[in-house]
Amino acid sequence: MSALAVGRLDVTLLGRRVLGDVDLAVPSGSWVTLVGPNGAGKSTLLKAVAGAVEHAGSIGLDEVSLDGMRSRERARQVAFVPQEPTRPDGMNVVDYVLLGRTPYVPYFAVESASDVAVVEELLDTLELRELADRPVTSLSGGEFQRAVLARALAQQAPLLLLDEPTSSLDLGHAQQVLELVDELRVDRGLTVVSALHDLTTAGQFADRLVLLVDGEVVAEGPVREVLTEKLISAHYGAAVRVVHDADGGVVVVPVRERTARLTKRTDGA
Ligand SMILES: Nc1ncnc2c1ncn2[C@@H]1O[C@H](COP(=O)(O)OP(=O)(O)OP(=O)(O)O)[C@@H](O)[C@H]1O
Repeated sequence: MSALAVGRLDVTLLGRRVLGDVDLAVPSGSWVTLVGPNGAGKSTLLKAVAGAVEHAGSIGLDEVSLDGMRSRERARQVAFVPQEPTRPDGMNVVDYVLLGRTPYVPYFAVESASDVAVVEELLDTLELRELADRPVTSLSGGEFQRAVLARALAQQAPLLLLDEPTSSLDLGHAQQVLELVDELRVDRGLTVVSALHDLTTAGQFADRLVLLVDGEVVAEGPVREVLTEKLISAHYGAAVRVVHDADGGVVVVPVRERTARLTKRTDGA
């Protein structure tokens, strides 16, 4: 199990500060989800932890700086599912998932039988078996998203970063994928940091939520403390009702301001 500690993270892109002084503590084996409106900095934060964007501040895993690591070592520690992964031309699904084993393959060697076994298992788990020989460029959005997750899980890193991992998945596959991640978290002690737009889903799977707005953390804590009508309407400009169900879950329901709409229509008639 590995704990993530981000301290005073600052990112400036094209001369604009998009993350300012962000602190984030993710206990070992827990799941923290970043929420916030478009452009808040969720992806940038995940990319910084993955080592994909220049930043100031510290990023440590079990008190070891990730920034001090070589990329191969970092890839054994951190697996990242980006929001918009590229699809390599001419590569089939099995080879794409095998890329996740690259940090374990010695230089000038090929994948071992155990690397192949890890990939084979993931092809089954993520229902990719029948697509194994298909070029990744030919997959539907949801099929490719499952392949991207398989590639990340093949890395067997203790920290998993997921940027909108279910955006292209239907409801069933979305639940299945998030349940799988949660199972791995419980069984193997994975630490998970994700960014999700669907606030109800975010609340179902995370231990804690972090609300980012304009590159700063404006609220952080257990789901019930962050998913409030007040915070959501203030920072998303959205009209919602927050319902607490009997199991302790939080459901965020968008509502239309019906009275105003009806009045307008009547006026116009
Ligand atoms: N490569 C880049 N160059 C310049 N600005 C960028 C770059 N990448 C992101 N930004 C800007 O940084 C800010 C944060 O973007 P980011 O993608 O992290 O937000 P987000 O919270 O993930 O948004 P979304 O919910 O829309 O995916 C945005 O204003 C965005 O325009």
